[in-house]
Amino acid sequence: MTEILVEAEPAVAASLAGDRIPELRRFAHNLGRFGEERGLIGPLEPPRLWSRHILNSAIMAPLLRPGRVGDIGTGAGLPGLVLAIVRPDVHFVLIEPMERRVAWLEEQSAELELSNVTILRARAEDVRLDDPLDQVTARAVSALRTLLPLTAPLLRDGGELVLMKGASVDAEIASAEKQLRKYRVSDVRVDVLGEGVLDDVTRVVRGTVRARG
Ligand SMILES: C[S@@+](CC[C@H](N)C(=O)[O-])C[C@H]1O[C@@H](n2cnc3c(N)ncnc32)[C@H](O)[C@@H]1O
Repeated sequence: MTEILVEAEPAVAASLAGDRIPELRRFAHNLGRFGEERGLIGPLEPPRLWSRHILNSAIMAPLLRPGRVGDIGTGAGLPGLVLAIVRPDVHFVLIEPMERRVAWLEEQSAELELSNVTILRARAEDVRLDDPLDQVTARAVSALRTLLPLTAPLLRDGGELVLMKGASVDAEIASAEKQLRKYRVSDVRVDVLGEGVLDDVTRVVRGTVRARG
């Protein structure tokens, strides 16, 4: 089995996860050990799981406010389960349609004794919440213009999108102009996190969603 470099970047990990590092390491270990055979991650991922996936997800933690945060298409747990580990003060609703990924998320949240996680097996567009969310995250689910119909309707009036994106984020925002208007997303901006600290920066599109009048 490939070694998982959970000791890499210890100062960064400490600043992001504080006293939750043991739980974060345990999750990284489990994902590295079982992720490939369970079809959760590709064969190249275990050696770079910690620096490229876990810390790149954890770095979003300071953007979250105490309240209810949804993560769409959580898959193996990125970023939703990682954020649930490092932000026990926030309640997370993880929305994922694939049965084996949901089973993994349920097992991991039980093993890590996370009491701040609700897991919904569903496609985001089919979810109807009695209590809308304060913020919604997503990573590697789809381009912004198709991601907006999956995420914005789950937010309360004044709720915030916090969407992880790649280097083509500006082009994605430009081609989502119509959907940004349709879903009344204002104050759209990109935060670049982890510069000079992580191997790869994390780009996050943020925007506030107003209810339709
Ligand atoms: C490429 S994976 C990314 C998983 C994880 N977010 C990550 O960064 O590793 C995309 C995930 O989105 C989920 N997904 C696809 N369409 C979805 C939808 N309509 N609603 C919710 N999740 C969806 C898939 O099942 C899959 O787990």
